[in-house]
Amino acid sequence: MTNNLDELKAENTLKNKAKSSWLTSFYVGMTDDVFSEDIRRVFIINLFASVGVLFTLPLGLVSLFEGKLVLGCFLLLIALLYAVNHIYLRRTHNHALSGNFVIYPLYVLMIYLVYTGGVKGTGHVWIYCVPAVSLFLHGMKRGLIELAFFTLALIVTMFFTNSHFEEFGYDPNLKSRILFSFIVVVFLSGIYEYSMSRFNQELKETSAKLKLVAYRDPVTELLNRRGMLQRLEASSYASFHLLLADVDFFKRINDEYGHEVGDYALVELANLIQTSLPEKGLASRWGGEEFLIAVCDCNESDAYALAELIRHKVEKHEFVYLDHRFHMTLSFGVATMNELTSLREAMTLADGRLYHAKRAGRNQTRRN
Ligand SMILES: Nc1nc2c(ncn2[C@@H]2O[C@H](COP(=O)(O)OP(=O)(O)OP(=O)(O)O)[C@@H](O)[C@H]2O)c(=O)[nH]1
Repeated sequence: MTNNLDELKAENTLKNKAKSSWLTSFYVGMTDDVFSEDIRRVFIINLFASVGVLFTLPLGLVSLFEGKLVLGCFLLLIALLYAVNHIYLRRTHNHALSGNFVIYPLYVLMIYLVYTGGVKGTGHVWIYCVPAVSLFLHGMKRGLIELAFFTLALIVTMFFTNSHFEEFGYDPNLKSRILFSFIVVVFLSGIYEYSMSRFNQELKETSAKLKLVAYRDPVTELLNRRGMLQRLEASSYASFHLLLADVDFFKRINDEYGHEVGDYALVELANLIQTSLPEKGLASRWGGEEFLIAVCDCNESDAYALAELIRHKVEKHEFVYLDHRFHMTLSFGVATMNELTSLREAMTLADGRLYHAKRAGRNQTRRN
């Protein structure tokens, strides 16, 4: 049992080390569930903002150097906004507002670039990054609505204003080509975003199913040993009590009535335990006919009293399966995990006390 605890701890330490620091930086530390839409958005906002700074900062400096004061200041302002945005996101995790800080200045910058022509008339070449970012950040519905408005703004800017676009001597057909190719990119980005979100949804469902299989016992539906250890190790409580229960002479039930009846008895026991737990109690199937219960926010006497309550409840309960009627009893070992006793030590103590309860005649609770 203690070996298992060590193995699990070692596995967790390795996993934590494997998380690369740059990835954690883009996820702003929220890496628990990488399939969550929120986490995906945080990641994309950070990635986009970083790439944005890398482009707008040098382009802004070049523009200033070439004497394009407004464009240069605009680009530098956006670089600053994106950098501040990362800090804001890191502190608040508010990706909804942060996403707006990324996308709305981007819309304005793109329309401005198309209107002025940007550096040497190349401003329009940047508009193709808009659809992907918009759909990523705001999803299919809102993203497409915003893109429709952006396309409208693009049409108005190119065809109905005195934009500087004409000054660069382009072919008159270029404007309509820009518009059509932009719509094609919107269409392709929409398909990509749709398939990505479906894939992500399926991945989420599969992950939830796998977690259920990995952390739950299929017979009793209680947490299994791995699930219980994970919960205990993740718990913020500095102290809790462990109640380790083992069914007395369980082998006889299997031998006398068959394995199916044995399974039924385990499910019935799990229900009796589960319905006796206080609000913050956790029950698990620790092994074959062993159950581990953890309770907190109570003293040692309360934990002992709970073990005794469950023991009496089980003792009095009549197990009925088809025409089989029988009784069962439990033996308990109780120990406390606190600042002085680690989880591993408390488990060893509970295990030893359970062993003494068995040796002393079974159907009893030992706390020392
Ligand atoms: N039906 C069923 N039996 C199980 C399951 N897991 C373990 N067992 C049985 O549990 C029994 C445990 O037997 P032992 O370890 O000898 O313990 P015991 O008969 O309860 O005796 P004590 O613990 O000494 O009181 C074995 O017969 C296992 O086959 C299960 O999932 N279903």
